[in-house]
Amino acid sequence: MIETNDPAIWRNFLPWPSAETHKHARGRLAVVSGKAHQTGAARLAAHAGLRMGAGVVRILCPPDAASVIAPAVRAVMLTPFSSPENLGREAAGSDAVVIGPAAGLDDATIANIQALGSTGAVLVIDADGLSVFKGRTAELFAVLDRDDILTPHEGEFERLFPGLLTQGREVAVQEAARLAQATIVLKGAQTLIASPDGRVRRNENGSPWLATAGTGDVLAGMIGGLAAQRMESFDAACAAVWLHSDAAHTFGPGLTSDDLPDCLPRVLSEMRSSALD
Ligand SMILES: NC(=O)C1=CN([C@@H]2O[C@H](COP(=O)(O)OP(=O)(O)OC[C@H]3O[C@@H](n4cnc5c(N)ncnc54)[C@H](O)[C@@H]3O)[C@@H](O)[C@H]2O)[C@@H](O)CC1
Ligand SMILES: Nc1ncnc2c1ncn2[C@@H]1O[C@H](COP(=O)(O)OP(=O)(O)O)[C@@H](O)[C@H]1O
Repeated sequence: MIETNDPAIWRNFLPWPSAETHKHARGRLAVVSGKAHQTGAARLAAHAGLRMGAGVVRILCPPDAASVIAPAVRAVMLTPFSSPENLGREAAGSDAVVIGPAAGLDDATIANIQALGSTGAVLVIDADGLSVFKGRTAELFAVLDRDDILTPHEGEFERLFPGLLTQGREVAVQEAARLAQATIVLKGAQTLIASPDGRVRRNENGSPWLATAGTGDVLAGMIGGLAAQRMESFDAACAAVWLHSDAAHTFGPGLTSDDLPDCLPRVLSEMRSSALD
Protein backbone atom coordinates (compact mmCIF):
# COMPACT_ATOMS: atom_id res chain seq x y z
CA MET A 1 0.00 0.00 0.00
CA ILE A 2 1.26 3.47 -0.89
CA GLU A 3 0.98 5.97 1.96
CA THR A 4 0.76 9.73 1.55
CA ASN A 5 3.96 11.33 2.82
CA ASP A 6 2.22 13.03 5.75
CA PRO A 7 4.41 14.83 8.34
CA ALA A 8 2.37 13.11 11.08
CA ILE A 9 4.26 9.91 10.22
CA TRP A 10 7.77 11.25 10.82
CA ARG A 11 7.65 14.62 12.58
CA ASN A 12 8.21 13.10 16.02
CA PHE A 13 11.41 11.49 14.72
CA LEU A 14 12.96 14.76 13.51
CA PRO A 15 16.22 15.41 15.38
CA TRP A 16 16.32 18.45 17.66
CA PRO A 17 19.41 19.37 19.70
CA SER A 18 19.36 18.55 23.41
CA ALA A 19 20.68 21.03 25.97
CA GLU A 20 23.87 19.03 26.49
CA THR A 21 24.77 18.46 22.85
CA HIS A 22 27.81 19.71 20.95
CA LYS A 23 28.46 20.09 17.23
CA HIS A 24 30.10 16.69 16.74
CA ALA A 25 27.33 14.96 18.67
CA ARG A 26 24.68 16.58 16.44
CA GLY A 27 26.11 14.78 13.42
CA ARG A 28 28.90 15.07 10.86
CA LEU A 29 28.06 15.42 7.17
CA ALA A 30 30.55 15.32 4.30
CA VAL A 31 29.73 16.47 0.76
CA VAL A 32 32.01 15.53 -2.12
CA SER A 33 32.62 18.33 -4.64
CA GLY A 34 33.32 18.09 -8.35
CA LYS A 35 36.27 19.72 -10.08
CA ALA A 36 37.21 23.41 -9.88
CA HIS A 37 34.61 24.57 -12.42
CA GLN A 38 31.85 22.39 -10.89
CA THR A 39 31.71 23.29 -7.20
CA GLY A 40 28.33 25.06 -6.91
CA ALA A 41 26.26 21.91 -6.51
CA ALA A 42 28.33 20.68 -3.54
CA ARG A 43 28.17 24.10 -1.91
CA LEU A 44 24.37 24.10 -2.25
CA ALA A 45 24.13 20.62 -0.71
CA ALA A 46 26.53 21.46 2.13
CA HIS A 47 24.67 24.64 3.09
CA ALA A 48 21.38 22.73 3.07
CA GLY A 49 22.83 20.00 5.29
CA LEU A 50 24.01 22.58 7.80
CA ARG A 51 20.61 24.28 7.82
CA MET A 52 18.96 20.90 8.52
CA GLY A 53 20.99 20.67 11.72
CA ALA A 54 24.11 18.62 11.00
CA GLY A 55 26.61 20.03 13.51
CA VAL A 56 29.72 19.82 11.31
CA VAL A 57 29.58 19.93 7.52
CA ARG A 58 32.70 19.50 5.44
CA ILE A 59 33.19 19.66 1.68
CA LEU A 60 35.76 17.16 0.45
CA CYS A 61 37.16 18.35 -2.88
CA PRO A 62 39.74 17.56 -5.54
CA PRO A 63 42.88 19.64 -4.85
CA ASP A 64 42.28 22.02 -7.77
CA ALA A 65 38.85 22.97 -6.42
CA ALA A 66 40.04 24.09 -2.97
CA SER A 67 41.05 27.62 -4.01
CA VAL A 68 37.64 28.08 -5.66
CA ILE A 69 35.59 26.80 -2.73
CA ALA A 70 37.54 28.33 0.16
CA PRO A 71 36.46 31.95 -0.46
CA ALA A 72 32.87 30.80 -1.05
CA VAL A 73 32.20 29.04 2.26
CA ARG A 74 32.09 30.16 5.87
CA ALA A 75 30.44 27.74 8.31
CA VAL A 76 31.07 24.87 5.92
CA MET A 77 34.58 23.40 6.32
CA LEU A 78 36.83 22.25 3.50
CA THR A 79 39.34 19.43 3.06
CA PRO A 80 41.01 18.47 -0.24
CA PHE A 81 41.53 14.81 -1.18
CA SER A 82 44.08 13.47 -3.63
CA SER A 83 42.82 9.93 -4.38
CA PRO A 84 39.83 7.65 -3.68
CA GLU A 85 41.78 6.05 -0.79
CA ASN A 86 42.48 9.48 0.65
CA LEU A 87 38.79 10.40 0.24
CA GLY A 88 37.81 7.27 2.17
CA ARG A 89 40.16 8.22 4.99
CA GLU A 90 38.97 11.84 5.13
CA ALA A 91 35.32 10.73 5.12
CA ALA A 92 35.79 8.15 7.90
CA GLY A 93 34.08 9.53 10.97
CA SER A 94 31.31 11.13 8.93
CA ASP A 95 27.80 10.02 9.80
CA ALA A 96 26.57 10.67 6.26
CA VAL A 97 28.17 11.56 2.92
CA VAL A 98 26.54 13.17 -0.13
CA ILE A 99 28.18 12.39 -3.46
CA GLY A 100 27.11 12.88 -7.05
CA PRO A 101 26.05 16.50 -7.61
CA ALA A 102 28.39 17.73 -10.39
CA ALA A 103 30.77 14.89 -9.50
CA GLY A 104 31.66 14.16 -13.14
CA LEU A 105 30.80 11.19 -15.35
CA ASP A 106 34.14 9.40 -15.16
CA ASP A 107 35.79 6.45 -13.46
CA ALA A 108 37.07 8.69 -10.67
CA THR A 109 33.47 9.15 -9.48
CA ILE A 110 32.96 5.37 -9.42
CA ALA A 111 36.22 4.85 -7.50
CA ASN A 112 35.26 7.60 -5.04
CA ILE A 113 31.87 6.00 -4.35
CA GLN A 114 33.50 2.60 -3.90
CA ALA A 115 35.96 4.11 -1.41
CA LEU A 116 33.11 5.70 0.54
CA GLY A 117 31.28 2.39 0.70
CA SER A 118 33.64 1.10 3.38
CA THR A 119 33.38 4.15 5.67
CA GLY A 120 30.14 3.01 7.33
CA ALA A 121 28.57 6.44 6.67
CA VAL A 122 25.08 6.67 5.21
CA LEU A 123 25.62 7.42 1.51
CA VAL A 124 23.27 9.80 -0.31
CA ILE A 125 24.00 9.31 -4.01
CA ASP A 126 22.56 11.74 -6.56
CA ALA A 127 23.01 13.06 -10.11
CA ASP A 128 26.35 12.04 -11.74
CA GLY A 129 26.90 9.54 -8.92
CA LEU A 130 23.93 7.63 -10.38
CA SER A 131 24.33 8.34 -14.11
CA VAL A 132 27.95 7.15 -14.08
CA PHE A 133 26.73 3.62 -13.25
CA LYS A 134 24.62 3.37 -16.44
CA GLY A 135 25.09 -0.22 -17.64
CA ARG A 136 27.13 -1.00 -14.48
CA THR A 137 24.43 -1.19 -11.79
CA ALA A 138 25.87 -4.36 -10.25
CA GLU A 139 28.94 -2.31 -9.30
CA LEU A 140 26.72 0.29 -7.64
CA PHE A 141 24.63 -2.28 -5.79
CA ALA A 142 27.84 -3.92 -4.50
CA VAL A 143 28.70 -0.69 -2.68
CA LEU A 144 25.31 -0.08 -1.09
CA ASP A 145 24.11 -0.83 2.43
CA ARG A 146 20.42 -0.88 3.35
CA ASP A 147 20.67 2.56 4.98
CA ASP A 148 21.99 4.21 1.80
CA ILE A 149 19.76 6.49 -0.29
CA LEU A 150 19.62 7.05 -4.07
CA THR A 151 17.87 10.20 -5.34
CA PRO A 152 17.27 9.91 -9.11
CA HIS A 153 15.04 12.07 -11.28
CA GLU A 154 13.32 10.07 -14.02
CA GLY A 155 16.23 10.52 -16.46
CA GLU A 156 18.71 9.15 -13.93
CA PHE A 157 16.30 6.39 -12.90
CA GLU A 158 16.01 5.24 -16.52
CA ARG A 159 19.82 5.09 -16.79
CA LEU A 160 20.01 2.78 -13.74
CA PHE A 161 16.83 0.75 -14.32
CA PRO A 162 16.19 0.77 -18.09
CA GLY A 163 12.57 0.09 -18.99
CA LEU A 164 11.32 -0.24 -15.41
CA LEU A 165 9.31 3.01 -15.58
CA THR A 166 7.05 1.48 -18.24
CA GLN A 167 5.45 -0.48 -15.37
CA GLY A 168 4.39 2.80 -13.75
CA ARG A 169 6.30 4.93 -11.24
CA GLU A 170 4.86 3.19 -8.15
CA VAL A 171 5.82 -0.31 -9.24
CA ALA A 172 9.15 0.92 -10.59
CA VAL A 173 10.31 2.65 -7.42
CA GLN A 174 9.45 -0.35 -5.24
CA GLU A 175 11.22 -2.75 -7.57
CA ALA A 176 14.26 -0.44 -7.69
CA ALA A 177 14.46 -0.36 -3.88
CA ARG A 178 14.25 -4.16 -3.82
CA LEU A 179 16.97 -4.55 -6.46
CA ALA A 180 19.29 -1.94 -4.92
CA GLN A 181 18.48 -2.94 -1.31
CA ALA A 182 18.54 0.76 -0.50
CA THR A 183 16.07 3.64 -0.20
CA ILE A 184 15.09 5.16 -3.56
CA VAL A 185 13.77 8.71 -3.92
CA LEU A 186 12.21 8.96 -7.40
CA LYS A 187 11.95 12.72 -7.86
CA GLY A 188 9.30 14.55 -9.87
CA ALA A 189 6.15 16.61 -9.41
CA GLN A 190 4.99 13.84 -7.05
CA THR A 191 8.14 12.34 -5.59
CA LEU A 192 7.92 8.70 -4.52
CA ILE A 193 10.08 7.28 -1.73
CA ALA A 194 10.58 3.50 -1.40
CA SER A 195 12.38 1.51 1.27
CA PRO A 196 14.04 -1.89 0.70
CA ASP A 197 11.64 -3.26 3.35
CA GLY A 198 8.67 -2.56 1.05
CA ARG A 199 7.37 0.72 2.50
CA VAL A 200 6.52 3.37 -0.11
CA ARG A 201 5.22 6.92 0.25
CA ARG A 202 3.93 9.46 -2.27
CA ASN A 203 4.76 13.13 -1.66
CA GLU A 204 1.76 15.32 -2.41
CA ASN A 205 2.93 18.81 -1.41
CA GLY A 206 5.15 19.32 -4.50
CA SER A 207 5.81 22.84 -5.75
CA PRO A 208 6.47 23.70 -9.41
CA TRP A 209 8.79 26.46 -8.19
CA LEU A 210 11.24 23.59 -7.58
CA ALA A 211 11.67 23.17 -11.36
CA THR A 212 14.91 25.18 -11.36
CA ALA A 213 18.56 24.12 -11.49
CA GLY A 214 20.17 22.92 -8.29
CA THR A 215 17.07 22.12 -6.23
CA GLY A 216 17.93 18.41 -6.41
CA ASP A 217 21.40 19.19 -5.02
CA VAL A 218 19.74 21.01 -2.12
CA LEU A 219 17.45 18.02 -1.50
CA ALA A 220 20.43 15.65 -1.37
CA GLY A 221 22.06 17.92 1.23
CA MET A 222 18.86 18.07 3.28
CA ILE A 223 18.55 14.28 3.32
CA GLY A 224 22.22 14.03 4.25
CA GLY A 225 21.72 16.56 7.04
CA LEU A 226 18.96 14.48 8.63
CA ALA A 227 20.77 11.17 8.08
CA ALA A 228 23.89 12.65 9.70
CA GLN A 229 21.73 13.26 12.78
CA ARG A 230 20.89 9.55 12.67
CA MET A 231 17.29 9.86 11.57
CA GLU A 232 16.39 6.53 9.96
CA SER A 233 17.13 6.74 6.20
CA PHE A 234 13.62 6.21 4.84
CA ASP A 235 12.06 8.70 7.26
CA ALA A 236 14.94 11.15 6.65
CA ALA A 237 14.26 10.98 2.92
CA CYS A 238 10.49 11.41 3.40
CA ALA A 239 10.93 14.33 5.80
CA ALA A 240 13.46 16.10 3.58
CA VAL A 241 11.27 15.74 0.48
CA TRP A 242 8.27 17.25 2.28
CA LEU A 243 10.25 20.08 3.92
CA HIS A 244 11.98 20.88 0.59
CA SER A 245 8.58 21.40 -1.06
CA ASP A 246 7.31 23.36 1.91
CA ALA A 247 10.33 25.67 1.64
CA ALA A 248 9.55 26.22 -2.05
CA HIS A 249 5.91 27.08 -1.25
CA THR A 250 7.13 29.45 1.46
CA PHE A 251 9.35 31.34 -1.00
CA GLY A 252 7.12 31.09 -4.10
CA PRO A 253 7.74 33.00 -7.35
CA GLY A 254 11.34 33.82 -8.16
CA LEU A 255 12.71 30.88 -6.18
CA THR A 256 16.23 29.73 -7.05
CA SER A 257 17.97 26.80 -5.44
CA ASP A 258 20.14 29.27 -3.46
CA ASP A 259 17.02 30.48 -1.66
CA LEU A 260 15.83 27.09 -0.42
CA PRO A 261 18.26 26.50 2.47
CA ASP A 262 17.51 29.97 3.82
CA CYS A 263 13.77 29.15 3.98
CA LEU A 264 14.50 26.16 6.21
CA PRO A 265 14.67 27.93 9.60
CA ARG A 266 11.03 29.03 9.23
CA VAL A 267 9.87 25.69 7.85
CA LEU A 268 11.69 23.79 10.61
CA SER A 269 10.37 26.11 13.32
CA GLU A 270 6.80 25.47 12.21
CA MET A 271 7.44 21.74 12.16
CA ARG A 272 8.98 21.88 15.64
CA SER A 273 6.00 23.79 17.02
CA SER A 274 3.57 21.26 15.59
CA ALA A 275 5.63 18.34 16.93
CA LEU A 276 5.52 19.87 20.45
CA ASP A 277 1.71 20.39 20.33
N1 LIG B 1 24.86 24.74 -9.38
C1 LIG B 1 25.38 23.72 -10.00
O1 LIG B 1 26.61 23.57 -10.08
C2 LIG B 1 24.47 22.71 -10.61
C3 LIG B 1 25.04 21.54 -11.08
N2 LIG B 1 24.28 20.55 -11.57
C4 LIG B 1 25.00 19.36 -12.02
O2 LIG B 1 25.24 19.44 -13.40
C5 LIG B 1 25.40 18.13 -13.91
C6 LIG B 1 24.59 17.94 -15.16
O3 LIG B 1 23.22 18.21 -14.90
P1 LIG B 1 22.15 17.97 -16.04
O4 LIG B 1 20.89 18.61 -15.58
O5 LIG B 1 22.68 18.34 -17.37
O6 LIG B 1 22.05 16.38 -16.03
P2 LIG B 1 20.80 15.52 -16.02
O7 LIG B 1 21.19 14.11 -15.92
O8 LIG B 1 19.84 16.04 -14.99
O9 LIG B 1 20.16 15.83 -17.44
C7 LIG B 1 20.65 15.19 -18.60
C8 LIG B 1 19.46 14.92 -19.49
O10 LIG B 1 18.53 14.07 -18.79
C9 LIG B 1 17.23 14.31 -19.29
N3 LIG B 1 16.14 14.08 -18.33
C10 LIG B 1 15.24 13.10 -18.42
N4 LIG B 1 14.36 13.14 -17.41
C11 LIG B 1 14.69 14.21 -16.68
C12 LIG B 1 14.11 14.78 -15.52
N5 LIG B 1 13.06 14.26 -14.92
N6 LIG B 1 14.72 15.85 -15.01
C13 LIG B 1 15.81 16.37 -15.60
N7 LIG B 1 16.40 15.88 -16.70
C14 LIG B 1 15.82 14.80 -17.26
C15 LIG B 1 17.24 15.77 -19.76
O11 LIG B 1 16.61 15.78 -21.00
C16 LIG B 1 18.69 16.17 -19.84
O12 LIG B 1 19.03 16.56 -21.16
C17 LIG B 1 25.03 17.17 -12.78
O13 LIG B 1 26.20 16.71 -12.18
C18 LIG B 1 24.30 18.04 -11.80
O14 LIG B 1 24.46 17.62 -10.47
C19 LIG B 1 22.82 20.62 -11.62
O15 LIG B 1 22.39 19.96 -10.45
C20 LIG B 1 22.33 22.04 -11.65
C21 LIG B 1 23.02 22.96 -10.67
N1 LIG C 1 6.97 20.45 -11.47
C1 LIG C 1 7.48 20.10 -10.30
N2 LIG C 1 6.69 19.98 -9.21
C2 LIG C 1 7.22 19.64 -8.03
N3 LIG C 1 8.53 19.39 -7.82
C3 LIG C 1 9.35 19.48 -8.87
C4 LIG C 1 8.88 19.84 -10.15
N4 LIG C 1 9.95 19.85 -10.97
C5 LIG C 1 11.02 19.50 -10.25
N5 LIG C 1 10.67 19.28 -8.97
C6 LIG C 1 11.56 18.89 -7.88
O1 LIG C 1 12.77 19.65 -8.00
C7 LIG C 1 13.90 18.82 -7.75
C8 LIG C 1 14.76 18.76 -9.03
O2 LIG C 1 15.86 17.91 -8.82
P1 LIG C 1 16.84 17.54 -10.00
O3 LIG C 1 16.07 17.16 -11.22
O4 LIG C 1 17.83 16.59 -9.46
O5 LIG C 1 17.51 18.95 -10.34
P2 LIG C 1 19.06 19.47 -10.28
O6 LIG C 1 19.91 18.38 -10.89
O7 LIG C 1 19.05 20.72 -11.11
O8 LIG C 1 19.40 19.72 -8.86
C9 LIG C 1 13.36 17.47 -7.31
O9 LIG C 1 13.24 17.45 -5.89
C10 LIG C 1 11.96 17.43 -7.96
O10 LIG C 1 11.06 16.60 -7.26
